[in-house]
Amino acid sequence: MSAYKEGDPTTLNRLYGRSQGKPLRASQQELVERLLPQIAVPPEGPVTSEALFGFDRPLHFEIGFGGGEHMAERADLLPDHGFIGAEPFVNGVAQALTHVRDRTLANVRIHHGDALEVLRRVPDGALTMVYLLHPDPWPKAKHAKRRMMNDGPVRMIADKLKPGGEFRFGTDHPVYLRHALMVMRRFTDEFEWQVEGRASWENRPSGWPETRYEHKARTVYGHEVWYFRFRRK
Ligand SMILES: C[S@@+](CC[C@H](N)C(=O)[O-])C[C@H]1O[C@@H](n2cnc3c(N)ncnc32)[C@H](O)[C@@H]1O
Repeated sequence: MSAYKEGDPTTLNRLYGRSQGKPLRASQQELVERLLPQIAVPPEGPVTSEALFGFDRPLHFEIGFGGGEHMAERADLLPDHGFIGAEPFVNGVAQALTHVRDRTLANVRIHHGDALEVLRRVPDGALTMVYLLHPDPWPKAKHAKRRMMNDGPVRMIADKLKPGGEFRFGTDHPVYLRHALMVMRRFTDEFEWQVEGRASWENRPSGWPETRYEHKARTVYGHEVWYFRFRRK
């Protein structure tokens, strides 16, 4: 199903945010020109494990991987699983490519662009895990519809996850936190929050590598970070 519904303010229908920062260094530019085409998600067709990796394996999808350190760490931990990451910010893509090269990861595919473009091409029930870590907060109420955590994208995530699959969400932003929990309360038929008291959202679960954004939130800004795991029913 499509994440976007005409006239529905709770869905995303275009990409927001920046796609380029500082000019890439020559070595990064080379990775974007040479390595990215080799591991890019094909521009068309169903996004399946067979199409991407040649055989059936559990599929993970990271929305907005930033510098790609979480995706790379997870892919390294689970070499028999396939990882798809989407990120429109080319500097982040270049950093992720550096991790893929340095760790010789054969199980990562990258989409340089909007995650929802690729997610909608994944067959329903095909994903084992979806990660949404520190999405852009868009804290002003008038920008709430730009948040990734909204009914349209969450509906799509629910459709793409297999029963027993997991949706991981992390944020350090109190406005986004409240908004996200409100959205997730509309999806109690689809998701079961994996929670056993405060420790569940206050402590980073094992197997959840720290992202660069998260590290900065804690160490530079002194923010609390909240972690959520939702199991697909
Ligand atoms: C605050 S950063 C967090 C990055 C990373 N997840 C981390 O925790 O370090 C949010 C990221 O989401 C990306 N983003 C925004 N809209 C997106 C979209 N539609 N699809 C994929 N990524 C998106 C941004 O480019 C940015 O890199």
